[in-house]
Amino acid sequence: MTAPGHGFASLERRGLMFVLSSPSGAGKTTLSRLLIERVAGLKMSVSATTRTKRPGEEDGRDYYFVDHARFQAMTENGELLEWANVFDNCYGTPRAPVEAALADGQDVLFDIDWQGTQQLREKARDDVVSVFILPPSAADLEKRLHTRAQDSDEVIRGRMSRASHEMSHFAEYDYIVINHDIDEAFGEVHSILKAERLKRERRTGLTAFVRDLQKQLER
Ligand SMILES: Nc1nc2c(ncn2[C@@H]2O[C@H](COP(=O)(O)OP(=O)(O)O)[C@@H](O)[C@H]2O)c(=O)[nH]1
Ligand SMILES: Nc1ncnc2c1ncn2[C@@H]1O[C@H](COP(=O)(O)OP(=O)(O)O)[C@@H](O)[C@H]1O
Repeated sequence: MTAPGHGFASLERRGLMFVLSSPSGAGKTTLSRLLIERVAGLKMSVSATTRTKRPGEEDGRDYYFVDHARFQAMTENGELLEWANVFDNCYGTPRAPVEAALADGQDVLFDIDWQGTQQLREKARDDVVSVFILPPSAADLEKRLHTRAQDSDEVIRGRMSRASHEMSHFAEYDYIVINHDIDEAFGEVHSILKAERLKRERRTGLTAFVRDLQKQLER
């Protein structure tokens, strides 16, 4: 596979699965959007979910909104790479688009929870790079959930009480980013991606490239 748009143009590289997780409201959707807008060679994995659509969300862009029967059929037919129950709803990653993107030399970005991250890691440890996003404070987290203004007070209370449990999984992640200032947090997440893309083990074209350099030098 060749991942275009970064590193040395002709060098083959294995695509990676870049995972962002966080307690609800810490900023992973915002960071994911910025990454997709600004970084070449990165494709968003759009999840399927049984939760109801929020104002402003679009089917096929933010999620595939499906009913429970369709979701169950997807799990039974092996259509999902991983799936989990979060806030009493089902969420899962459709397998085919991820496999197609990786085969096409793209990296894939996932906004999934710790349960999904564990499942991806079990399937493809070497190809998963995981980042956990933390809010700067509990007060900021609550403020962000309210300013997003897309959930009822009751749902927000539920998300806050889940946040502590979600955060207990931070140590299972490769990197931790604290989202205080969004530009700074974006810079950090982007740096992680850039460095991971340069990892020797992923750059499958290196042996041939170095051999060619050596040949030129020995001439
Ligand atoms: N395991 C898994 N988790 C997902 C998937 N899609 C979304 N999630 C997680 O489900 C949780 C709830 O997502 P959502 O209802 O959009 O609320 P958000 O936390 O405000 O983004 C978040 O932690 C997401 O990362 C998926 O395909 N698989
Ligand atoms: N660094 C930040 N400073 C202030 N507000 C932020 C920051 N990052 C995200 N937000 C806002 O917080 C709310 C929740 O962010 P979002 O990306 O939807 O979180 P998540 O996907 O983790 O639930 C949104 O209204 C977003 O605009």
